[in-house]
Amino acid sequence: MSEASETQAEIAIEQRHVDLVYARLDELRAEAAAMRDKSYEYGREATPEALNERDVMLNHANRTLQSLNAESEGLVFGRLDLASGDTVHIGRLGIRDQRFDNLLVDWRAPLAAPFYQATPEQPQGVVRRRVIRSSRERVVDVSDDLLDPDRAPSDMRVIGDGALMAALSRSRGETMRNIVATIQKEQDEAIRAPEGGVTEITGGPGTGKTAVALHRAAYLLYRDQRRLGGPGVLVIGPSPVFMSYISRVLPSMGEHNVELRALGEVLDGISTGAIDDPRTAEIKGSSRMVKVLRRALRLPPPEEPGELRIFYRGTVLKLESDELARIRRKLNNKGVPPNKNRMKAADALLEALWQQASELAGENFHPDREKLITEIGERIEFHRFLVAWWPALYPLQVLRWLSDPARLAKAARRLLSAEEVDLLAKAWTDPTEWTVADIALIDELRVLTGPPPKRREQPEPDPAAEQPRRPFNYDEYAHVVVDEAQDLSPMQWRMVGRRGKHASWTLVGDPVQSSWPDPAEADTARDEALSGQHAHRRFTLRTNYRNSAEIFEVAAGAVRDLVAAEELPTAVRSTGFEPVRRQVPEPDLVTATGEAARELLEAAEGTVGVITTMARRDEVRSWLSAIEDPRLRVVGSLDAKGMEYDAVAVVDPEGLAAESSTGSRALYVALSRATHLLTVLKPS
Ligand SMILES: Nc1ncnc2c1ncn2[C@@H]1O[C@H](COP(=O)(O)OP(=O)(O)OP(=O)(O)O)[C@@H](O)[C@H]1O
Repeated sequence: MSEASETQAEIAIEQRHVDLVYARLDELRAEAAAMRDKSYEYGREATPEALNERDVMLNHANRTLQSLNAESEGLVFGRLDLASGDTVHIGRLGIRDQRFDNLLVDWRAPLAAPFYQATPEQPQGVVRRRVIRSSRERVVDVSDDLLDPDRAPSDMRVIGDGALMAALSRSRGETMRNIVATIQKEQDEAIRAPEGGVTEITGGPGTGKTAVALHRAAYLLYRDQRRLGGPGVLVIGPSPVFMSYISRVLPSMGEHNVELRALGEVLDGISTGAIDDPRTAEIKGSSRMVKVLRRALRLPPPEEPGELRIFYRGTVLKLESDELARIRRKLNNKGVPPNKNRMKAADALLEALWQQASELAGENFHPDREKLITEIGERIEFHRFLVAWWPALYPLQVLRWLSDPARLAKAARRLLSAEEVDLLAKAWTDPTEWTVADIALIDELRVLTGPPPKRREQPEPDPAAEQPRRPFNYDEYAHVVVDEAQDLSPMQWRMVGRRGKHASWTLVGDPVQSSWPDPAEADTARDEALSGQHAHRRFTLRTNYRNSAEIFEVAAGAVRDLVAAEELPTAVRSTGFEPVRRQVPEPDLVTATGEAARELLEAAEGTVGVITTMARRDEVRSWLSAIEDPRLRVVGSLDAKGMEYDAVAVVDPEGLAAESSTGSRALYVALSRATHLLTVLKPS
């Protein structure tokens, strides 16, 4: 038999099994839909027990339908032929036939572990491992590894030469795909690590950290749906563009109970992708800001009334600014969040008025403490004063007040330099534009101010409207995954730490790609955020699956002087396409960028990224506005974090490094985004 017809014969064998799986899937869908319909009938009997039973049934039916309806592409993707003579098919779900025998084993089940763990040195009872590639419900290819030739039956056919290389050579689409069919052993160990405590996964660009983190989330949910499913899993990533890029991976595996949020979207009710210039971001992210904000809350409000005058039973009672300042200091010293201290503020003012009244008592004036406090405390003028003197504080407004350099300088005394104060005050003058770095400060203020009183004009929730899945600013997640963890500022660690006070954690990152200038400061903040965690396990991924060896050689050149060789991964795939480097006179950069983008769009099947400095991003976008190809993306260096494109043009590499506070590390990130083709345009 020729090689081609051997492959066809094996494809036909797999197709028969895949057909069985899909037929059974249809039956299971029909059963789940019938269960859902039946649960509605239960609900009609409106007794509490019936309603409870209905909810349980409905929930179960909906969950089953949701997982059965996950994208059907690649439902069956693997097969193990065991030394015992048994075969096991592996897929994105577990499916049993009517006799309860396994038709398909979920990739996360212990029975599937050898699919990822077995090697020729330790075959774990596996003779042949097969990856099955399908297009919709049709098997199009199989690819085998023979792990234990000595125990293979003489008629066993071994097809193809490696599913991983085939998967890596394929062009990339708009969004990241799941990698269940080709997870590698070192990745699988991190995915299946125990849940508790902190699991830290490090590795260079393209080593699959993001893919591993997402597959780990799916694995943990599968293993402990009850513990993790309710409070949920939170995945934090660098930018909205990145979150959208990874958004399909978990749903494609049938997992919907995971919340993806970029760092600018962690807080409910406010979301931003805007980024500060590096210097400002550095100040906003520094842990010095905790003290600055604490002090800012102790300052009187900008429109503070200078004195309190009350006419009481023919006598004028007056608290002057010194006395008011003393009362404020005393209240502040209690360390209670100001919004929780409003009653105490009223009491302290009334007490001071009483003190004065008692000193003024004489023949015609006999004040009584209880009466004075009740009477004045009920007066509208007293309330007006209180609202102006000790107003309810809202984080956005507190931050906006700090756009006054004099006010900010007071809060920042001996903490920030005059230049830093100027930069921050300027950054906060625009009343509409909040940045990603501000979100962590707003969250800090949310905690420091305490909850403001509910505004009366707040509309009642509409009972007919779909209720949000979680309460406002929910922070009781059971597991938190932080991607690109090396980039979190100390203030961001504090914000993220609040989201997982009782959670277990998966942190993925690469210190070499860090864009935070003071890693020691960020590490301290991280350790504090995770201080309740005991177990700490580390995994290092060493193989770069994204870049061709030719591209990674150029990328690694950017940081070779800065880091030890063992901190850089090994790229396994060679394509023969050398990166192109062009020196371009600055005036010709517009034309050269257009040319490079067109060439790459022509040569690459998938996406093309043009990566430049944050400062030039809009300018370069305008240069390329005439190109209408939807595969083209123009991004600044920070937006490129975590992203991947088939082909990349890096425009102005030196400018890109110079702009970032971490210099050539930022360039290393940009140069390591391409899978197939790279062009570098250097203005001269
Ligand atoms: N085992 C695998 N099989 C197939 N593709 C893989 C595998 N591991 C990683 N990849 C692919 O390699 C690319 C890089 O993976 P990923 O983005 O997760 O890397 P990363 O370590 O997070 O990179 P970076 O640090 O640069 O953001 C992705 O396209 C991913 O699908």
